[in-house]
Amino acid sequence: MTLSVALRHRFAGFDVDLDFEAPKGVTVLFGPSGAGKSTVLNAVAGLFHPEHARITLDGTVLSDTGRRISVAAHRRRLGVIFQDGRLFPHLTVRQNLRYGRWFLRGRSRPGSWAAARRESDVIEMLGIGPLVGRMPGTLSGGERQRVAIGRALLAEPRLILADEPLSALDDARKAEILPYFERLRDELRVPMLYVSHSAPEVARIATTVALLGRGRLLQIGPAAEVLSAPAAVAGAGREAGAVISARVLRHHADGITELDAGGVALFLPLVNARPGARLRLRIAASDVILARERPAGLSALNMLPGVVESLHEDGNVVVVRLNTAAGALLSRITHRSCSALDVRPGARLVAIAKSLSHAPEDIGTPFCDIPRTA
Ligand SMILES: Nc1ncnc2c1ncn2[C@@H]1O[C@H](COP(=O)(O)OP(=O)(O)OP(=O)(O)O)[C@@H](O)[C@H]1O
Repeated sequence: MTLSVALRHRFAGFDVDLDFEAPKGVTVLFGPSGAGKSTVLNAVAGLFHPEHARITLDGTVLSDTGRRISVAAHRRRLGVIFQDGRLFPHLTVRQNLRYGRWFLRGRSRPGSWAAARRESDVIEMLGIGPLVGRMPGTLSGGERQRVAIGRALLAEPRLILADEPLSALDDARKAEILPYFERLRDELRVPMLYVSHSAPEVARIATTVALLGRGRLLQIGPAAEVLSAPAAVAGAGREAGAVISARVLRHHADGITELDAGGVALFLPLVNARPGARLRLRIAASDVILARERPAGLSALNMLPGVVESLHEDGNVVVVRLNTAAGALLSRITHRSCSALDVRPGARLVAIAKSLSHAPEDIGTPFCDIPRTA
């Protein structure tokens, strides 16, 4: 799947002018409020018609203002998931699930064997069997969002568009729904364009990050590259953090898992993954402190020596970008610490990570019972 987007539009006081290509996997449109993320997503969905647009999916034209082509939204074969679920309130969950399929031609029309099979698979995957007879008004926010994912999937989309699908949910519901998006990415391999302004969410879900600011594309690339870039740091504010890749080495008897990240040993409370599995680690900038030398007698287990690459002012604090063997890390420190440590580009320092969060990186990584070594 390659989605190619080029659009230009002038609103009163704001204009969008950008083009990018989204490769397969999940491409997250990331950036602060008002950057233009929803505008791009709505243009791809066919719900917004920019003055100039050329949007193609695998070479098929969806919009081309130069040739006066604009495929109707319901004929684009896209599954759209909005922040608030947007289920039809007068239809049951099952009728909502089937709604997207009415636009499909051929064997997958409701009633066919293939459609029934597909429907039961999707219902099972999302755990919404007990909900099918209910009306949307009686569902919780998390349940509504799972039904919205199911409806999008059953439309057999060529691409799923998700516009901040978790932002209306509390943290517990977010944690419940995010793994379903990871399953779409890893097991079903449905390509997605996903809008978010939450850095931790992007760190978990994104294959590619397109960083937007004031209607422009600032940067596009793999999550690890873009999330620690200066423009992302500025956009993410307090949530800024880096993503690095690590491999599970072994599980120790005291409940600690040892990882290898570019030759650096990292230690986490027991991770439910087999030795050899690759993990994606997010290290929030506010959880990293800096030292001139590797300190002794410290409870933190994870220390990564590196060289300062750059410094970025962020209000009252400074975000330091450090190159380590494991990848780029960010640290959020005060101006006072910055001068006390004499932090400047080229300085050799040790980053101490107070906490790390992790998610599987490999497609289909088995999370299972794990042998521990003494
Ligand atoms: N129909 C419209 N008329 C006028 N201005 C608009 C319209 N739609 C969007 N805009 C403006 O375009 C800018 C980008 O809006 P958009 O919703 O795409 O941003 P966003 O990055 O998705 O923001 P958020 O994270 O807050 O949803 C905003 O300044 C918005 O006011």
